Amino acid sequence: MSFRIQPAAPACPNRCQLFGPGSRPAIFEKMAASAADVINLDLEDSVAPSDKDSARANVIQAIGDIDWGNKTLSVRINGLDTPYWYRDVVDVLEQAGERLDRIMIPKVGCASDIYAVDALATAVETAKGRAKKIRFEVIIESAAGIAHVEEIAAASPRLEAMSLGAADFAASMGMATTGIGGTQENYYMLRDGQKHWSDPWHWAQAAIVAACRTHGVLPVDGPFGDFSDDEGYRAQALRSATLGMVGKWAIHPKQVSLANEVFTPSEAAVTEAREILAAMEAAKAKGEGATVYKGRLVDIASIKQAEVIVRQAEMIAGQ
Ligand SMILES: CC(=O)SCCNC(=O)CCNC(=O)[C@H](O)C(C)(C)COP(=O)(O)OP(=O)(O)OC[C@H]1O[C@@H](n2cnc3c(N)ncnc32)[C@H](O)[C@@H]1OP(=O)(O)O
Ligand SMILES: O=CC(=O)O
Ligand SMILES: [Mg+2]
Repeated sequence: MSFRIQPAAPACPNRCQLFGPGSRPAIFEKMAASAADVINLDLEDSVAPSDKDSARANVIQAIGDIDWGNKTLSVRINGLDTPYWYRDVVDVLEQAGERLDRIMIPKVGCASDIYAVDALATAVETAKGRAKKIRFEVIIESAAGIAHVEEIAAASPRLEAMSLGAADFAASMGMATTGIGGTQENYYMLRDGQKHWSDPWHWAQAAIVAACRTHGVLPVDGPFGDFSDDEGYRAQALRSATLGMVGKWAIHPKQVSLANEVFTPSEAAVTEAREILAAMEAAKAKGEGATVYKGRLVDIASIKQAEVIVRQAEMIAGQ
């Protein structure tokens, strides 16, 4: 282990982030009633340019009017390359109540992008005497974003979560696809005439997880566009969870239960993790650092692996 201890990510459930356009207030109550841990009210790409002002007003109103329960409530502002973002930050922080937890910054390309929003948010909070400091989440969805992912993860103590945005990421990278996430038909290896599909999102996800874990930020998988394909969503989410991500977006309410299922450790996984911890306690009592559990090696590293699962299960149970 480095001399520098790896910081813990925030201990808040983040299994599913349900999105909805700020221009569609009729669904806000349904979002609040969903089983998603995080609600993202969108001012960005699901809102037409002609609706930006009214969507912002809807969102400001809804933050105070709707009972969001114990969910994390987030507003996705417009990108820093647009004329909308500063008004998103200023109006939301000046006019919306303190129920809001996060601002999501899309299309971040470097740490200075976060610095700019941090400076503006800090000025508004101070001017308005807001007691609760707004937290940030970001989307890595450009070539620049992935190239600078580590400095972005380190950019602000406000930063709580980082998502991979597969749609804009694919566009920025020039990837030959219009699919949002999931298996890509042409990304395969051939062996003995058989196709074996590979995962084009894997490297970006792994880079995000490493940056996030280095700096105590929650790594999250972004959208899966084909909301008719439950098995495709589940497969993508399972790969993300295996890599260390803590949750995934839902762009339709039917994806919420799929995310919750995948990112909640199963009873069997928790039981096994607890048994490994017990086996290691027994080993330690005998002065051993390694032992055998169900015919396989477990050692001191296994304690840390098992603790990840137990901690996640306990955090979700205690929410
Ligand atoms: C690439 C990115 O940036 S992704 C993030 C930005 N994108 C978004 O935010 C899009 C979010 N999703 C949506 O806008 C919508 O779900 C759509 C457009 C995909 C589909 O909307 P619809 O055609 O209304 O879907 P559908 O008819 O299947 O809806 C079923 C029910 O769920 C409701 N619903 C639809 N979307 C949502 C949502 N995001 N949250 C909560 N409820 C919703 C509908 O109102 C409907 O309710 P009802 O049964 O009471 O009538
Ligand atoms: O914003 C999300 C994306 O996939 O793009
Ligand atoms: Mg995007």
